[in-house]
Amino acid sequence: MENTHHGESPSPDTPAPQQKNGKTDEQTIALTKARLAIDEVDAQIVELLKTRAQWVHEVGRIKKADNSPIFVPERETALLGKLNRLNAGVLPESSLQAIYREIISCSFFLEGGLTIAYLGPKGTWSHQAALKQFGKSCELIPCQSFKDVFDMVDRGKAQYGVVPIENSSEGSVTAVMDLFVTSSLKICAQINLNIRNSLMAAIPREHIRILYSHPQVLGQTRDWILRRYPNAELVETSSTTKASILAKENAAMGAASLGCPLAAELFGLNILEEDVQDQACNTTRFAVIGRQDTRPSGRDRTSLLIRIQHKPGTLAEVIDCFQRHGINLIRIESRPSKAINWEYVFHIDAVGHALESPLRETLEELEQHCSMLKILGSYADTDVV
Ligand SMILES: O=C(O)C(=O)C[C@]1(C(=O)O)C=C[C@@H](O)C=C1
Repeated sequence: MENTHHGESPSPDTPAPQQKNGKTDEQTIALTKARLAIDEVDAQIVELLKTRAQWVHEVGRIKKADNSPIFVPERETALLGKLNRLNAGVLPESSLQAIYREIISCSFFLEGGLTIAYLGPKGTWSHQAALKQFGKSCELIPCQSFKDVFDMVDRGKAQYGVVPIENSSEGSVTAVMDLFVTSSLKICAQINLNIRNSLMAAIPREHIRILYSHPQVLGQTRDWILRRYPNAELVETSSTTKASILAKENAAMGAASLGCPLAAELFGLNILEEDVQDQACNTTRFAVIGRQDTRPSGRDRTSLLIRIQHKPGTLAEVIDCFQRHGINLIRIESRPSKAINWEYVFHIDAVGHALESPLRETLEELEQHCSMLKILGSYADTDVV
């Protein structure tokens, strides 16, 4: 150190001697000390992570013996809940969760690895949701359609798939809901993702004539489009990433895209405006689909698919069944059965786990009123940030 100042603080009227980097000797010493302490803590963290990895290996070995799944959502819900309580709000909850998501992602790798299918290409909101749930140590496979995501899991090419079910402003993703009618796959977990769409283009905003996006995002930004680009041609694409590819290719025609800002980086576009969605807390609920049943977490939701007879009062009997058992219905939607014209199936989400009272008894009773009752899955209804 060049400066000869030792120990005592300078009096208020004597300016503290400054070093070249703009810090006093005391500040430099304090900074060095703090960084040494951080180094020490980091060394301990790595040692603890190594010990954790040994235990994860052990868990993996036990699971392999009875062929039980690597991904155990209910255990993760319990673990993350416990960590939040230990943290007591000191670290931002979302930061702690993101750190642990990557630690758990590393566990998947240590236990043999996971393959996850999602609607691609890279850079879609489904890609973001898959990363949020499964982290960077899993193999993520982009698919061309929601049907392909279901097929990949069905054929065992991926252990899990990530598909959007509903958006807080646009409602259900009907193409996905309809796939559940014929599929035997289960909903094992849900992912809530805050959807913050951006306007992206390779041209200045005043040259924009065409807006590309997925129909869901065009719906989420409807009012914004009417205000800002009332005369633009709106073109629907199979994904938001495809929209950004087309915005780049057709820049000379005045093309821009709406969607996940990650696409701008991937395809050389500029982000012209952020947060263009009409609803500030625009959120999409994604489902993790797979073959396993998830055990109760204490805060569960159950998704059901029912078909009822065309008789007066049948739907009222179904609703009454939930009411008598004191079960809160979160969502009820009808969709064409696609088997017979004007016949419908109902998608119902209820609070509780199918294996636990009072939902267990409700479902037993409900069977008498339905010509078909399919439990799509019981899973933690946590709003993981
Ligand atoms: O407890 C398990 O079953 C594990 O495999 C460990 C672990 C973890 O890293 O904590 C990893 C994956 C599971 O989804 C849940 C927890």
